[in-house]
Parts: sequence; C-alpha cells; structure tokens
Amino acid sequence: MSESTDPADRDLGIENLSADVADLPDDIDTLRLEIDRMDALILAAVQRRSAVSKKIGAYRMATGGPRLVHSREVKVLDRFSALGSEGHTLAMLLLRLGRGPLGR
Ligand SMILES: O=C(O)C(=O)C[C@]1(C(=O)O)C=C[C@@H](O)C=C1
Repeated sequence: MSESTDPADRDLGIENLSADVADLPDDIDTLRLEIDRMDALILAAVQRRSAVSKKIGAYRMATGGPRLVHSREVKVLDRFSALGSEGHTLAMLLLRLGRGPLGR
C-alpha cells in the first residue's frame, strides 16, 4: 500500500493497514491496541459511508429519482461476499445505516 500523506489518515493509522498480522508480537496488550485501532478505523469508515450514502439518497430523491437502487445494492452485497456468509449481513447493515430513519 502506498504511504498516505493525509494527516487525517495518519490519525487513524491507515498507513499500516496492510502490515502482516503474523509480524505482530504475541502480546495481548499490543494486539488489543491493534484491535482498538482497527475499531476506530472501522467506525470512522462506517460513519463516513453512511453520511455519503445519505447524501446520494437525498440528492437522488430531490431530483425525482428512486430512494433505492437495486443494482448498486447488489454490487455492495457482492463486494462483501469476500467475507463469506457474514459478509451479506454486514453489507445489509451498511446499506440500512445509509438509508437512515426511513430505511426498511
Ligand atoms: O449508490 C447509490 O446510488 C446509493 O444510493 C448508495 C447506496 C449504498 O449505501 O451503497 C444506498 C442506497 C441505494 O439503494 C444503493 C446504494
């Protein structure tokens, strides 16, 4: 992965995302710190994804489009199938979060 120069990325530690987990020490405190770092990263990414999805939805509806786009949702579901059957659950959750309070 190429090094990011964006200070926001450095705050989240994105630059080490592809480092080999096998190289981490067998030390629970260190490994838990890595989990905490990943959780912060995932949370920020989910919040940003949800905000972007809501922005698309608001724009589309304001311009007379549909609230949902099935073909795009299928693409998201396909993407997360890389995680196996739980990937479907995660993708559905992400899609629901992006729909906001009106979501089904
Ligand atoms: O890609 C879009 O058109 C979106 O509105 C984003 C998004 C998503 O969260 O991925 C949300 C709702 C749509 O049904 C499809 C996809």
